[in-house]
Amino acid sequence: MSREERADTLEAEALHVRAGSFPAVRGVSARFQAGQFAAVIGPNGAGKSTLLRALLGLTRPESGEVRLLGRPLRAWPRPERARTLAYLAQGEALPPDARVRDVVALGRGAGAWKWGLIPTRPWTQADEDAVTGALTRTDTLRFEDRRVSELSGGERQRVSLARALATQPRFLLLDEPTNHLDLAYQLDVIRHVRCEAAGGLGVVAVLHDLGLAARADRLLLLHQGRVLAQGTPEEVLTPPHLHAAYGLRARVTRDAGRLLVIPED
Ligand SMILES: Nc1ncnc2c1ncn2[C@@H]1O[C@H](COP(=O)(O)OP(=O)(O)OP(=O)(O)O)[C@@H](O)[C@H]1O
Repeated sequence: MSREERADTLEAEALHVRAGSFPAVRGVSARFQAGQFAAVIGPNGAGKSTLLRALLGLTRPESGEVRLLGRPLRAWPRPERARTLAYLAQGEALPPDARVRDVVALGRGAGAWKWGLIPTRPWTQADEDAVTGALTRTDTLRFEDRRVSELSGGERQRVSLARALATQPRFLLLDEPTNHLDLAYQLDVIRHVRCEAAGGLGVVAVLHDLGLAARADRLLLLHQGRVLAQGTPEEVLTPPHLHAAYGLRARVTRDAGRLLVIPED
């Protein structure tokens, strides 16, 4: 891989990460590419969230390294890192009384000074445009004046996505972004992140639903903290892999070009 290509990657190399005292990630090497939608899958406790937190720099690895755009993550100044890597945490709680546009503006640091999170800085037209762009792309502009408490769970998730996109990151990491959403909203989230990846963003999402994960460009299958398989959905979602990871007998088939995983009782 050339230096130029490597500059568009988020990489884990021989990563070992503890969650508390538990060795949750054990020697994971993976490369995520800008412009691709990657899903991290695996059974409960496989180490997915721990890996995501290490990729974000929220957890320090015991050994191994995370490299963002070819540079070790620990060498990045924190503000620059926060602008390059955006995170949508599992079950993100939004301030209920805040208006949608103000929540999305948090992605640009607006209001964060109130809580002493970052020093204040002048608000610019570029900030305003980034907020409007993120609202537009997530279909939330039409209710930008509504309060968070007036939104459905699916609408709130889109606002969280807009907040993350307003940062204009190179990579967006999402932890179970479709949790607690109905089927239509699950597909809606996936459609939006696919579209962002097609526009050049690197997307890494922890997903439990294998049907949704099959819509990703690349999959990373974890099992007991290790990589069991990685590659295209066709390469990863095979009956032997599913049996090894989930202890599940399943048929994998195609319908209208889509990969379907059908568990057998
Ligand atoms: N603070 C902690 N102390 C001890 N063990 C922990 C801690 N946090 C996580 N673990 C363990 O580390 C392992 C990996 O956890 P992690 O949350 O990364 O898995 P996951 O694949 O995201 O799981 P899930 O799909 O259930 O969310 C699990 O066995 C979990 O019990």
